[in-house]
Amino acid sequence: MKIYEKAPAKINLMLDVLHKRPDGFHEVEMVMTMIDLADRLEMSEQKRDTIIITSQAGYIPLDEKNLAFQAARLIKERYDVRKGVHIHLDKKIPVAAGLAGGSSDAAATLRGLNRLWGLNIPKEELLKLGAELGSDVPFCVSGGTALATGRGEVLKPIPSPPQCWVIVAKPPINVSTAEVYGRLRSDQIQAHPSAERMIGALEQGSFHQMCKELGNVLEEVTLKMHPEVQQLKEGMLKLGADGALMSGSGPTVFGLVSRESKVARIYNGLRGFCKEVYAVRLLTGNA
Ligand SMILES: C[C@](O)(CO)[C@H](O)COP(=O)(O)OP(=O)(O)OC[C@H]1O[C@@H](n2ccc(N)nc2=O)[C@H](O)[C@@H]1O
Ligand SMILES: Nc1ncnc2c1ncn2[C@@H]1O[C@H](COP(=O)(O)OP(=O)(O)OP(=O)(O)O)[C@@H](O)[C@H]1O
Repeated sequence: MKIYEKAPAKINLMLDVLHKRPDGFHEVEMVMTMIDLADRLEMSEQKRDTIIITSQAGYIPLDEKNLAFQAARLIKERYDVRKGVHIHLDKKIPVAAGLAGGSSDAAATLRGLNRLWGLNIPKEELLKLGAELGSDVPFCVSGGTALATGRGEVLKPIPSPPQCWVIVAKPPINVSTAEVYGRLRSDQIQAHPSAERMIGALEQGSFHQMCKELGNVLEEVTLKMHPEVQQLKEGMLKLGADGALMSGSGPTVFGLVSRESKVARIYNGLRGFCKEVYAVRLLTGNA
């Protein structure tokens, strides 16, 4: 048998850090949503009891470092599944971008193997398994739009953003999430974005207010290390995006655009200095 799962990218509409915890993780408040830029996973049963990962993308690990491999191993161990699986990853989400590509592949693997092997694992349990794999994985399991607290694994569903275009641009630099959190001085954050006000904007369905409430405290760390991310954000706004923000720990910057007529101009303008640019829709907005 063969099954397919879609693994969409996430963006953080706001990301605040409250403090560093004794376990080394940071207590966060994030508003997260999904965009229509997705990897596609094909999972097929194997005769031999092994996990095989393949991908058309030449630049991701295919061994136990791959988050889809880790998800498959976890579910096999926890539910004593003595069956093999071949997972093919058709990668479309830029890697190490701040878009949770690997986390979403892991979440799609949990959902997919639950179906392929007929395990009937309840969603709450899949969320817990996800949290063992990474802080972004539970949100990728649940999807939709959510307020994420704790280290990112405590989720509360909130209203979807009003539908709009999302221009996603990834500069050709690598950023380590651990390094960005490591460099953040959480007691010296100048301006905290407000989860409450962002949720208020979503409840009102106000695109304008949502753009005003965009904020990410990790920006000041990544922008200091990589000024080209700042330039990209400024370029996005100059070209006419209604709002722009770095996603997660970066380096990807996304711009929100309400008018379709502006999309081509912004896309083409950014392509001038950035190879990886995508114009997509929100996955969960009201059509
Ligand atoms: C930046 C975000 O992508 C925003 O959604 C997430 O907060 C990070 O999620 P992630 O990549 O799934 O993170 P993990 O794989 O769990 O952790 C990677 C590293 O980031 C740091 N980390 C992550 C999450 C968090 N709340 N506090 C942290 O300090 C830790 O040093 C950790 O070792
Ligand atoms: N399935 C996968 N797809 C992409 N990268 C993977 C995968 N599994 C493991 N990795 C490794 O994880 C690293 C981070 O990749 P990923 O695309 O998940 O980062 P990210 O978008 O910054 O994630 P996040 O936003 O959760 O921090 C890469 O350097 C890659 O080597």
